[in-house]
Amino acid sequence: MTTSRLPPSPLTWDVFCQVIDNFGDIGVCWRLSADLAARGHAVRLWTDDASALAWMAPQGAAGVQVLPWPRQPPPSGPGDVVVEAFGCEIPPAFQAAIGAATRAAANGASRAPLWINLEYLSAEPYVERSHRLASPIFSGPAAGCTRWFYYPGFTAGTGGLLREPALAQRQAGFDRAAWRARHAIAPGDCAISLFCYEPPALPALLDQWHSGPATRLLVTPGRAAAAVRAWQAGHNDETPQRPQRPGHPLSITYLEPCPQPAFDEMLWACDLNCVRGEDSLVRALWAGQPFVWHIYPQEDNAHHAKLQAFLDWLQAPASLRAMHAAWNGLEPGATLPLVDASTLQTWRACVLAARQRLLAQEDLLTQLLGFVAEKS
Ligand SMILES: Cc1cn([C@H]2C[C@H](O)[C@@H](COP(=O)(O)OP(=O)(O)O[C@H]3O[C@@H](C)[C@H](O)[C@@H](O)[C@H]3O)O2)c(=O)[nH]c1=O
Repeated sequence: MTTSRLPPSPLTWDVFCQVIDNFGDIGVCWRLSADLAARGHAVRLWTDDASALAWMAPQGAAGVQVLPWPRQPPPSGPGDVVVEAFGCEIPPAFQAAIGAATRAAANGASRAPLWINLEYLSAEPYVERSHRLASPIFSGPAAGCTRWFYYPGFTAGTGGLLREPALAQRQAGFDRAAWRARHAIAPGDCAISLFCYEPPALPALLDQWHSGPATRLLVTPGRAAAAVRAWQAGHNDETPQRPQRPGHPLSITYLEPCPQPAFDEMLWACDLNCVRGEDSLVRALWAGQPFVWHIYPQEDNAHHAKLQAFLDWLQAPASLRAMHAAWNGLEPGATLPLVDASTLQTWRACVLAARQRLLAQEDLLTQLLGFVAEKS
């Protein structure tokens, strides 16, 4: 593990988050902001859509101010560090204020804001090449400033993954048996969490579980719930409620949206986690339980290479690769492997080994603080 020189604390951070769709943009920005605040920094989280925080983070966090997308910078000017998440374009007046603060700092009286572009997570090779690159700005309101590209990732040459320092302690203190009892998961049942878009292989997998050993499916609200309901409705020879009958191999529970800490606990408690997007993938890795990733689909199928790169990094066994190919519809008609106890055991060993490799690296925020110290 490398050690980084930390900048003086506390710093003021402006984190910008535009919500494109789904919950990953605000989910990642919230985790970053809350972790910064927990480490003593002051955070202004500027977002065009804070609605999901009502259920994702109803508790808020001391030190994080959630603010609407700004037309103007605050009277005090930009913070010490400005983070543009996922290439969102910060408002021109704010950019101009960064430009003015940077010029003022040139005479040595103050410190120029450090401008970070926090990118999407990928295991592809371009990440190591692009991480920490400077992007000088030649025109517009922030001409003369520099943006720095910061790439999360899975290897030592990247910015790492978000992992708050308290996570290990929270996990160590987690009572898995009590959680499962509270959720009426019978001993010996296989508990599966489902957070996905519309995986092409979902109906086939539900059919498999429908006639397999006792399985408890915990379905998150929104697209996952709609996809499972569509499958239930398609079982015309049975009443839609039949899978929920006591004693039936497959029992389905539809969940309410829950705060991030409770979402994490669900991943720790289940025997298989179906996750999606970016943030829940990272949390599934920290959970150390078998998981299947529904990658965010891109129009030009750019997600295919992204998924393969991730599976390569994961050192996924053949059955887990086959599962991902079918789940994500990479190959039409791909056969779904049998997801039984022995398959899950193989997947668990793979995930635990990957988790161990990741734990040997510094987390994203520790690395980012080191970067800020280096550039300040
Ligand atoms: C279902 C549920 C989710 N969550 C949180 C966990 C995560 O922080 C967040 C979900 O984010 P993700 O896992 O990233 O999946 P997502 O599909 O919602 O988000 C995606 O959005 C796209 C726009 C991005 O391009 C993708 O990369 C990805 O981030 O919601 C809860 O806190 N409680 C819940 O009940």
